[in-house]
Amino acid sequence: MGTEGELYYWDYLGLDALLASQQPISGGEGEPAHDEMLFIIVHQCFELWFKQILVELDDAVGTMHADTVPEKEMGRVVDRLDRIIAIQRLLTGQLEVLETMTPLDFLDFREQLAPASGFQSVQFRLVENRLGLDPEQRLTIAGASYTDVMSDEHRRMIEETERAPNLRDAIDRWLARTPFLRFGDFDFWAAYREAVDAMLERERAKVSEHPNLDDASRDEQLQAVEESAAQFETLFDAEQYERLRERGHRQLSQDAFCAALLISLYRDEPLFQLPFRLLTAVTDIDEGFAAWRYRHALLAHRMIGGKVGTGGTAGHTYLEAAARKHRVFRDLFDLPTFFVPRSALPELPAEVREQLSFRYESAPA
Ligand code: HEM
Ligand SMILES: N[C@@H](CC(=O)c1ccccc1NC=O)C(=O)O
Repeated sequence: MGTEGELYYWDYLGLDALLASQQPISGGEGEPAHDEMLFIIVHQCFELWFKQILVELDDAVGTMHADTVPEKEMGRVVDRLDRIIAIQRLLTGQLEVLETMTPLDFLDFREQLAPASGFQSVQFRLVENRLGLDPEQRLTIAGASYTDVMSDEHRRMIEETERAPNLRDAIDRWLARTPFLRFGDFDFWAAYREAVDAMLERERAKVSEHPNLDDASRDEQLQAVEESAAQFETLFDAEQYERLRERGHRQLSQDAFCAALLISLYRDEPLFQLPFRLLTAVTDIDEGFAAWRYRHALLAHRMIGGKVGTGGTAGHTYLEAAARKHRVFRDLFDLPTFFVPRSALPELPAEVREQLSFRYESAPA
């Protein structure tokens, strides 16, 4: 304690507890393995940042999950998400510090860690669930649930967040409410479809006329164009879209997906600018976690080679599969499949453009 009654740095930050919380287990009565302190501290930093990510996510979900989201609050939601993105960069960069430990030095204490593993990180699971990772999309290890390795209390906590509001659902509902999905008299989707058909026709012609393609490559590329065309059909056809969704190829509802497409295509319109930033932020977050997962899989590979993990998974091959599969906003990455160049976009009807502009712009001087 510094001067009586005044706030003291050490106490304010709870450093008694924080700095007494690094307890190496290696070495028995003797010296612990030198690198175990680094191993503990790096993990603790991760957990602290996971805590901060949860604070930001809870706030963002709280706002976005409401039945109406006042435009005024959207900027703050984007700020929260941008903060998460900054933290994610830090987390991925932080793995470098741990990589100054060599695999042989890790083995000085690794065997004593089992069966503990990052697989048991409760906060990491809370982040995944708060973001909206679909429980049905999760990889299972020998048929077991990812919560089987947790204490009863932690399992309950995690399973609760599977049912609680999450960012993906909240954004789905918010997108599906976009007022401009239907344009009154103007059949936007028919006009858009014409632009798409024209674009596909250009792509077919480009492949057919390409001077440097052999027959096999040409067939392959034409096939790819036809696959794009088939994907467009799913966009316009509710039943086909639903089937894609059931097979796990889409997560957003059809209305939400179309709204995201509209916002992305017409993002220059003033009223779409903030929604577009929100979509960009959640895309960044999904990419940030995927990048962390791949980076962590590489770290695990170089540290333990082909060994199985202390948490009971296959090790780096499990982590790579999780990086591929455990995605929350994959739909947003698929959106550009459906983009046409600005020059080919249907013009919005004047009254819609008017509604999408800021009031002071259209007010007389
Ligand atoms: C020497 C460094 C590390 C190695 C060798 C390593 C290895 C592994 C392995 C093999 C797994 C799969 C589960 C298992 O069977 O154990 C795993 C999971 C995990 N690790 Fe690490 N890890 C390391 C560092 C870290 C750090 C610094 C964090 C930060 C918190 C972390 C967080 C996680 C998480 C969250 C999982 C679960 C991933 C998922 O299920 O998608 N790991 N780790
Ligand atoms: N799962 C790692 C061990 C490990 O890295 C770890 C062990 C205990 C607590 C956290 C860990 N970090 C990430 O999994 C391994 O199999 O080597």
